[in-house]
Amino acid sequence: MSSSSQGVLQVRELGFAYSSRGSTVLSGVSIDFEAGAITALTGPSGCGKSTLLYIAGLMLRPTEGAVLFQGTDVSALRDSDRSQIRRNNMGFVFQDALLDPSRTVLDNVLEPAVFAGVPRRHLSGRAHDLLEAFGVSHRASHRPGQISGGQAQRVALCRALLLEPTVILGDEPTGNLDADSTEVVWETLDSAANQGATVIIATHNARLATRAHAHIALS
Ligand SMILES: Nc1ncnc2c1ncn2[C@@H]1O[C@H](COP(=O)(O)OP(=O)(O)OP(=O)(O)O)[C@@H](O)[C@H]1O
Repeated sequence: MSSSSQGVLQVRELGFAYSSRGSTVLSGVSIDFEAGAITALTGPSGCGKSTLLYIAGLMLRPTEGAVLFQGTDVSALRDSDRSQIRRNNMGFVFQDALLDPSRTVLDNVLEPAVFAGVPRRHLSGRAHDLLEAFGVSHRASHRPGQISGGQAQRVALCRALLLEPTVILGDEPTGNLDADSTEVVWETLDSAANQGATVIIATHNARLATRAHAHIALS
C-alpha cells in the first residue's frame, strides 16, 4: 500500500448528470481523499454519495471535471485502462453486496484473484482468514441466496479486501449490520487506513461519520 500521506485519489470540480437532459447530481465537487485515512461521505438520500463513489471508483465517468489517481487524470482513459486501474488498486463494497448468486461465498471472495490472474490457491488462505475475521467462515460453501443480508455484506467486504487494495470504497458498508459487526467492519477499515489505504465510505450512520478522519457532507 502507498505510504504517501495524501493525494492518492482526488476529484476536481466534478460535475455529473445521469443523462444529458437529466438533473445535475454533482456540481463543482473537489475533494482530496487522503491515504492513511477514512473519509466519510454523508448527506440526505439522493444527494449523490453513491454516484460520487462510483466516479471515484472509476465505474462512472464524470460529466465535468477530473478524477486524479496517483496524480494522473484518469477520467478520460479508455474503459479497459480504467478497469485495469480499478482491478489492481481498488476494492468496492456495493450498497446491496452484489454477490454472484451462482457461486459459493468462498468463490465470491476469491473473484478478484481470478481477474488479477493470481492463482486461487495463493489467496485461499487469506480468503478464509477474512471470512473468519468477519464471522462468516461457516458459510464459505453456501451460495449467497442461503445467507442473510448482513452476512452477504460482510462477504462483500472480504471480497473487496482480498487483494489488499490501495483504495477501498464502501457504499453503506455497515448498512445491514448489527452493532458488533459494525464495529468489526470499522476496525478492519481503520486498520487498512492505518496501513496506508485510502478508505472512502458513504454512510447514514452519524456516529461512524464522526469517527472518520475526514467527513464530507454533501447536500
Ligand atoms: N442509474 C441512474 N440513472 C438515473 N438517475 C440515477 C441513477 N442512479 C441514481 N440516480 C439519481 O441520482 C441521484 C443521486 O443518487 P445516489 O444514489 O448517488 O444518492 P445517494 O446520496 O447515494 O442516496 P442514498 O443515501 O439513498 O443511497 C438521485 O436523485 C438518484 O435518483
